[in-house]
Amino acid sequence: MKVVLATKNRGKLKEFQEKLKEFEIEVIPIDQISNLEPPEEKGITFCENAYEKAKYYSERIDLPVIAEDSGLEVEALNGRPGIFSARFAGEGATDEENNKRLILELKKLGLENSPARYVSFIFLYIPEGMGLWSSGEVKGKVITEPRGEGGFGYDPLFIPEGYTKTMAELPMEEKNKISHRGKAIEKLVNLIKEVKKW
Ligand SMILES: O=c1nc[nH]c2c1ncn2[C@H]1C[C@H](O)[C@@H](COP(=O)(O)OP(=O)(O)OP(=O)(O)O)O1
Ligand SMILES: [Mg+2]
Repeated sequence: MKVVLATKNRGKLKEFQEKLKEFEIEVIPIDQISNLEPPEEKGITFCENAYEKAKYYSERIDLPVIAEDSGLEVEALNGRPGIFSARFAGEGATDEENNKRLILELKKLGLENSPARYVSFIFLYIPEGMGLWSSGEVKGKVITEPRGEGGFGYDPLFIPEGYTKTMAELPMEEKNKISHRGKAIEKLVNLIKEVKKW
């Protein structure tokens, strides 16, 4: 089975490819199929953004499309950056700029860490069919001293519960076992299997 993934994020793409390989699903990146500009993420929830991204591409290329919207919710920041994680330091911000902003916001509050969680919502949009969605989360804490070279985004600042290493210090295989995205992907695969039984 092959499925198109609508993302411009290389880190996400690699994690989807690696995880879905376990289930013999091949992931084709959207930019191999179309050079459409990504839609604006205007939703107020992860779920809405994932749905809108998947629908946007699926309707235009007439194939089933998976999209994901994810982010980091930090307790000390009342759940921010949340759906704004990718643009925390402004539109088009790099991971490094977003990480700096997070460190600054925590330091402004006099904190060196805070409980936090990563959230992932995935939507599989099927033209003229039913859609499927799943979600996952991983709890942990964020710190103000980045560590590690792996992963992407806020991973150098995120320590999963029960670990001493940051997400960026874990091999991708291990991150995929415990991460918000890994869990959401597993749930989606189970839903696909259910539908295929009909
Ligand atoms: O496992 C993760 N490890 C580190 N950081 C993460 C992770 N998962 C989400 N994040 C952060 C990165 C980005 O700042 C935002 C996602 O934003 P989100 O809009 O879903 O993705 P994106 O704009 O990078 O790519 P796209 O929309 O094309 O899929 O949350
Ligand atoms: Mg995005």
